[in-house]
Amino acid sequence: MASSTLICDTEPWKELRAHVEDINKTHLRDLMNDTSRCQSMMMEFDGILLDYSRQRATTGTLNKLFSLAEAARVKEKINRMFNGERINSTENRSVLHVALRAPRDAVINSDGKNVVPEVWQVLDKIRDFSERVRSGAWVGATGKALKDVVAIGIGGSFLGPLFVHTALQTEAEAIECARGRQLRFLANVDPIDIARNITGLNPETTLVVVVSKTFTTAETMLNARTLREWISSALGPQAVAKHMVAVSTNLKLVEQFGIDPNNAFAFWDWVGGRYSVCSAVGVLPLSLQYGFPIVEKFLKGASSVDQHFYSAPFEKNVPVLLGLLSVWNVSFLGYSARAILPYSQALEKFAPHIQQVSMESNGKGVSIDGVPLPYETGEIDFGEPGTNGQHSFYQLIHQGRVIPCDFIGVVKSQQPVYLKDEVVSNHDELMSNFFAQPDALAYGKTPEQLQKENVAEHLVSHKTFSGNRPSLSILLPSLNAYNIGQLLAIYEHRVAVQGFVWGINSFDQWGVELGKSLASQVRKQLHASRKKGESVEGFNFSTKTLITTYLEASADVPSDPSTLLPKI
Ligand SMILES: O=P(O)(O)OC[C@H]1O[C@H](O)[C@H](O)[C@@H](O)[C@@H]1O
Repeated sequence: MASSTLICDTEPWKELRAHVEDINKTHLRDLMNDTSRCQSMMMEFDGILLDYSRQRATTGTLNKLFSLAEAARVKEKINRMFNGERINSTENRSVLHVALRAPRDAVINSDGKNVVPEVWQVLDKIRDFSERVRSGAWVGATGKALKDVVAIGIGGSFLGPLFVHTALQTEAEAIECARGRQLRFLANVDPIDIARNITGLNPETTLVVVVSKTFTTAETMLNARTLREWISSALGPQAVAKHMVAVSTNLKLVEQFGIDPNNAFAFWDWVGGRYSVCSAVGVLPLSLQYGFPIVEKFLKGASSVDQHFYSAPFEKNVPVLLGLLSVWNVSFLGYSARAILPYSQALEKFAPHIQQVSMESNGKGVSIDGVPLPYETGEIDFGEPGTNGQHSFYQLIHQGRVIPCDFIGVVKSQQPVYLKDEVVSNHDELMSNFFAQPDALAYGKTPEQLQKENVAEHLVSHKTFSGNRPSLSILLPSLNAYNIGQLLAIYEHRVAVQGFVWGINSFDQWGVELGKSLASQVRKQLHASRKKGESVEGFNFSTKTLITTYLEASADVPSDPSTLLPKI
């Protein structure tokens, strides 16, 4: 396929389009009766069981999807990624988050240079620094050990680390390692987020980690200046050196901010923000909280999936299968959303993280060559842990729109609870729902079944479930640092596969720029109006009215205020 040919013009795409008609004649109720089909749609990798038999697909569909992958040159694109080629062409960058978790002796080149030693240099520095902080060898300005950490960052410099932290928080080994320590995340520029995050913290015992790939993100930098003020107003400006460290690719700006370059932890432009949790972005705050050895296990779990993704044949390749099935659901069956439903409260921040990984990567309107696409890419990802979601939005999933669901379950709970007189353990109760929901979606309930149950005639249509609603199930053996790494890498690579098929650049994010530049115009206006009383100009009627109303109603804000920090 010539690079400017769109995938929708290839034979495999057209064949899949035509194949939709065959699939529309099937119902999951019947497809699920075919045991050999179901058997072929289950696989195991490194302790993880993947069951995609409840997808609206046959083995024939899968074969057509493999042909589509071939037409899209997915294998070649995976190789180019692992070989450090500049596949993020609009930013002229390699995409090498896999190097962040590669074993020490691996060789992964970017521009002819093996990047793995550099990666391990930073990891070793993190191991050393986090051990010094955790042991109390590194102390704050007043000689006290730093037991609490506030990580400031947003987007990719926040969501991944928050997901991993939340997942580890209730894990037995991690709990032991984190005793007496706190890790908090300050992301939003909303001063309420500052108030929430400094409440109960003492600057004397707090370490602030400023996390920003660019070190220019407006929200992060204002929050960083605010916490710098919080520290220096309590302990004096010289305390900043002991209480603030940074993670960035822009070490020059880190130094200009006033953070000692020795306390800066680098990463590289070949790590995309939303793919950066395995760099110092995640590894530093998580190592401060849990110790490096636990975080190393997380990296190993991700690395295991990386090797599998790179080398397993597509028929037995978890991220590839998941990616192709998502393309099938979005581009052929027309399902524009995807629900991520972990049956584990520890994974409550997984869906928010994957929202960025997926939607920022694949929500594009043009091909990698800049050609407007006649088909839509990306999907609307959302999710909540089960069973909470069941009591919230599942109604729509069961009887309203069709939304392919990812059910993620865990065999061994991090926190088992048994009550002597209960029918099952608390985790079995949770998992009963995990096993039941996919069948409820697939099979539904027919009017005939309802009539047999003597349901009143006027309620039959209300109580009917059409079924035939696709889902897939991922069963993890447990939820330790290693498994969390595996899960992360599966989803990262799945998103890449989708982008490779759609022929887009999944690694840039130009769509976030316009809002930023318009906000800067508004910021200038707010400054000019508050400080010099200038009237609101240069906006459309609606925006002008909104800003003017806001300014008039908050005219009591002093035009030259002295520093005010949250009092909570
Ligand atoms: O890490 P930073 O440079 O501060 O960037 C934080 C975030 O900024 C933007 O919103 C980008 O779209 C995100 O991809 C990025 O993760």
